[in-house]
Amino acid sequence: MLDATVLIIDDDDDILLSARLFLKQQVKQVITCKSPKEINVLLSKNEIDIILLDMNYQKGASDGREGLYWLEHILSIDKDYVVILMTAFGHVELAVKAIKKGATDFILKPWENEKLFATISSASKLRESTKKVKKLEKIHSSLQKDLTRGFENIVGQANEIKQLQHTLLKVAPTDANVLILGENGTGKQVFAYEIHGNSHRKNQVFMHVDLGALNENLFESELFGYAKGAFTDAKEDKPGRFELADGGTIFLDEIGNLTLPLQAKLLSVLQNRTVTRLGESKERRVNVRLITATNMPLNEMAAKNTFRQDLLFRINTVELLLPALRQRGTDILLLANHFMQVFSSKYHKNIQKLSNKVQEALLQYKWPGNVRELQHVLERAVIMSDGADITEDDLQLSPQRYAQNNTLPDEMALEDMEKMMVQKAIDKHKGNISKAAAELGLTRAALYRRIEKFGI
Ligand SMILES: Nc1ncnc2c1ncn2[C@@H]1O[C@H](COP(=O)(O)OP(=O)(O)OP(=O)(O)O)[C@@H](O)[C@H]1O
Repeated sequence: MLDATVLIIDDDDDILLSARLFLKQQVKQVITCKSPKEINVLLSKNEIDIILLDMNYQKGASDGREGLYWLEHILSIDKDYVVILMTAFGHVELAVKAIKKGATDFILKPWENEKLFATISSASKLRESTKKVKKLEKIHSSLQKDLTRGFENIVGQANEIKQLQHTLLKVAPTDANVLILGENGTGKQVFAYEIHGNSHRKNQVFMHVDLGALNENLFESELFGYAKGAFTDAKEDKPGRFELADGGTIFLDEIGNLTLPLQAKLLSVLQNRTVTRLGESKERRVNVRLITATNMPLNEMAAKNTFRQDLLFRINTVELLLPALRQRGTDILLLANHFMQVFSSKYHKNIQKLSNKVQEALLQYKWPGNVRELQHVLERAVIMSDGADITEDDLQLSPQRYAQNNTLPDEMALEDMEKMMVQKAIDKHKGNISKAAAELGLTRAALYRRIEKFGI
């Protein structure tokens, strides 16, 4: 039995009766009615899946005009209704016209029950998949909203930021490849999203891929996908991130971290605009807008041959260099006020302002972690604050923190310096203990001992 509700509209009682008797055994529910004028009420009261609609109602009419009128009416209520027209033999031209107007199928009267069932059954499958697609579209759009909710608008009035925003608005609609350079936490992802949001792809996917997190093994399967059986764990076919981003924007973050062999693989995809899933030979076309970002000096790396010059040419049609926060003057205060408001409302506090001393401290600090660090500092300060102001104590900017930009105060203790060096090396290598240890000239075990000792 089909899980569908069928509405039959025909002015002939005999037809209604025989259709009802037959379909009652085949589908979940059958509703019949003699006049199409009842359509509005019936559609609003019942969840109808399939409508069987006669073409003629007035006595003697045979041109099917009424049927076409009601067909259009039903589809104007919801274009996804599945309408099957019933027409007499010899009126096939009329049926073709109806299909052009959006009917799903037609059936000739008098029908054979088998033929009617086959028509209803394929209509029901169509209806189910339309419903599924609608549901998925809803999920997709709400996920999309959730994803975008996390993104901030670009806050900033400094000349460099205004200039960057100006360039961004020019570049965004063009589909040009954009490379965003800047220290950690300067807002590269925010800018990438803003480009997407101002492009004609804004209602499509924005796919963020952290290349730094993909090792050699994962790179191809994540980015290009794989076919079932391509490797032991490949239990089913899986599209890669490029395919999933088709029609939208792909944002490849930390591109400077790619090894030379992986750079070659990426370059070939960008050149051909096709991907081949692991374990397959079929080339699949992908239409994506490419944005890349890194905190590494790609131009210098290209000069030293650690980054492919040809790949750099591909990705840097337009280059945006985001200034460090310490170079943005009073934007520091603008951003601090912005985060103060965001977190005051998040933590249900009524914090009005940053005291003068706090403003001074914020302007003096060097912000090695840039906007991300400022955001964290303000979040913690809002949580710690007891009154209507944020005080210097709430900020918890320790002397070592002031010193992080290589300006060491004379009175700094040896132990503090050691802690700072360890922290810097770990930050620089994004928590990669082996690399941090190598830079400090320590063994991994010795570095772990220090991490424990300093509570890092
Ligand atoms: N101009 C800005 N206005 C408002 N918020 C910002 C701005 N720039 C950055 N942020 C916020 O700061 C945080 C860090 O930004 P983002 O993740 O874009 O930096 P990033 O340069 O991509 O960092 P990383 O190099 O570590 O990946 C985010 O929470 C972001 O919302």
